[in-house]
Amino acid sequence: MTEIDNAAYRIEKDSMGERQIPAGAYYGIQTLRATENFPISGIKPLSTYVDAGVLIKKATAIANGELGCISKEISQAIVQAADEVLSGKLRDQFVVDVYQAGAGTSHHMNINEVLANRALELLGDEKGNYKRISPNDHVNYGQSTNDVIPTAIRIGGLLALEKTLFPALSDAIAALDTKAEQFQDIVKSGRTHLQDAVPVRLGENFRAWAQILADHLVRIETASGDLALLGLGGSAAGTGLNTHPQYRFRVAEILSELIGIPLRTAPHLMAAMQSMAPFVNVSGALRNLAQDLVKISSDLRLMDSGPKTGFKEIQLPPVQPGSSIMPGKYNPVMAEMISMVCFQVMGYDTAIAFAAQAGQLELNVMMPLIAYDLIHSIEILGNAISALTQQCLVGITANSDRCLAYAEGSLALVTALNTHIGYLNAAAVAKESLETGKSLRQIVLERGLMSAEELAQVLDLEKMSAMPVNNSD
Ligand SMILES: N[C@@H](CC(=O)O)C(=O)O
Repeated sequence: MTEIDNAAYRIEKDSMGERQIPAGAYYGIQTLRATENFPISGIKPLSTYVDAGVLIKKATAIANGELGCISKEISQAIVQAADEVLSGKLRDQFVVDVYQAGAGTSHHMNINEVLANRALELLGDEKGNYKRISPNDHVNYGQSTNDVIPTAIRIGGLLALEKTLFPALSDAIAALDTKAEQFQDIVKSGRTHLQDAVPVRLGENFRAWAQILADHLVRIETASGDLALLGLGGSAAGTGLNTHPQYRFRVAEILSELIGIPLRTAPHLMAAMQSMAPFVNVSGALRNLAQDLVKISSDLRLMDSGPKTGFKEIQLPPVQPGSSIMPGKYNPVMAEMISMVCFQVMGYDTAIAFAAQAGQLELNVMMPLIAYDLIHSIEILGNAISALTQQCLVGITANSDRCLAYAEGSLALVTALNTHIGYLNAAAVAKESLETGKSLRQIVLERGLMSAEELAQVLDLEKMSAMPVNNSD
């Protein structure tokens, strides 16, 4: 933590005048003005987004140093300052609310100021004495909010995906696959329209969920490919004014090395800066995942419902007492939690869609909202899926007797008789069974529709619930 002595100030000056800055602060006058202008949510920039911006500044300092645009000494000092922030230092200096100046200029200047002041200190100069290293002239050399921020959203998105969502999804898929194996032989009633349907295997329910998540993983990975094309180097309007001709290529190479993900400069910088389509694409893929996760969490809650008055075909692990008043009650809290996270992700996706279409001419100024909503979506989804896997999926047990009893009692078993006695006869059998409580078997025999042997062969729950042989090929 940085110690700020509020009793001591330094004076900083910008194009609007002079202000007192707390002497210990690494941010400067533009950040101070932004904190005063935007007391909106109290939510500070996500740490992954700060990392992304600082990684960009490190890469641009290296590239500009190599290309002779800033001195080697200044380049190295900025890189060292960036490394300190990336290692976790000075994190309390990123203080501008997420709802802030359009395009993200305030957060961007916050980064420029913190790095400039720390780099000055490393060279033995005073914070705020920007003669040798200026936030605008050196840390921001050849850059603009307008190319840095869309790049920071790309890098932040990629980092968050790699760190949280991709591993979380892979673990959830593995956990569901394990349960699918474990429950493969358990026959249960299918339900469509929430009414009795033909029998299925509990294991196949879990296999289907694993496949659904695996398909979403591919969709999100594919969408994230769009994030690897950078508009960095376009500076203010996509023309690259004030940049070295080699800079945009070199900076993309350096950033790739820094994050370990291949990145390229976009074929048209202006297009890459103006269009928010890559973010909409990733957010849309997240929404798509969220929608299926809500369905899966709802299925888990239904199948676990009870214990006395519901299905109770499966038991989710009890992880905490459920009720403040009803003793002995355990609720499916992990599944409830993930649904709420998914609703938030869908809300963010809607907000991102509004923001994405609000660009005008050379810039989309709504980027701060897109940055927060997209990266937060990825992170909360990743964290929620991890928590669900650890606290719920891996510990699910099955109530095979209950499953079988429902399967045996399901009127929809008559479906298997269709090809033998015809749909109308089968419907009459089902109706009589429901009215009289007699078993389907008894009624078929009483009506002389099939022989006992034939019936035993057809009403074989194992066979009826088996998946087609080549299903998982
Ligand atoms: N967003 C600013 C540019 C910048 O901050 O670099 C503008 O276009 O006015």
